[in-house]
Amino acid sequence: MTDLPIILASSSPYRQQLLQRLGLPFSAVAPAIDETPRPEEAPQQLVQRLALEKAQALAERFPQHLIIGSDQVCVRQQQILGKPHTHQAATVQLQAASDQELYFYTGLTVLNSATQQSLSDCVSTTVKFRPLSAAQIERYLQAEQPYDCAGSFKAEGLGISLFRYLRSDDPTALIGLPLIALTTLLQQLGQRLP
Ligand SMILES: C[n+]1cn([C@@H]2O[C@H](COP(=O)(O)OP(=O)(O)OP(=O)(O)O)[C@@H](O)[C@H]2O)c2nc(N)[nH]c(=O)c21
Repeated sequence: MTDLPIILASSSPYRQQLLQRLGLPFSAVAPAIDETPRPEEAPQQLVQRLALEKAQALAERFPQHLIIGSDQVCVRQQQILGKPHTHQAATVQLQAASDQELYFYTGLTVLNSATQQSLSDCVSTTVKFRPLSAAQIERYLQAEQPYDCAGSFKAEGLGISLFRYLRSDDPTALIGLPLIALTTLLQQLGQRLP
């Protein structure tokens, strides 16, 4: 058993809310890394690399900790989409998603900064969107303002009304932090859960 203090290497309020569900004390610290994809990098590789880099970015500052990093991208027709940031970009993302299947990849790393041992995983989620009219997209964005969410929706909120179906091994992966995979990695690294 390690029982090292836990750091969530993330600025995402949604990842913080999800991690709270495991009932483990932790501190959230924003990592500063370059998130630019490499040429020819597959989305599954990209999100696992960035999850590891987010954790490694804090390893020197927190040398005796378990550090959790995560990253998510959305893929539509082989194109990687990130967070929209603006109303206009979110409108474009949802217009492009209308009546389409999109794939979300959520990478996860847990790094023991005392031993440098790290474990990673990637959880995929398929979302099929309903046909969305311009008026429906506008009403949805005004209501939920998901501008800091990859894909431009909040699946745990009104965003679910945009979907025809959702397929995943873990519903928390789409929201930003795959808690089933995280529980497995923490246990493999000897972390006791409540
Ligand atoms: C599909 N979706 C994506 N996100 C958020 O979209 C962001 C993906 O972007 P990111 O993986 O680059 O992380 P971010 O830069 O926000 O934080 P970091 O950990 O400091 O790097 C994450 O914050 C996810 O939580 C979502 N957040 C919510 N609440 N609900 C959703 O359905 C949802």
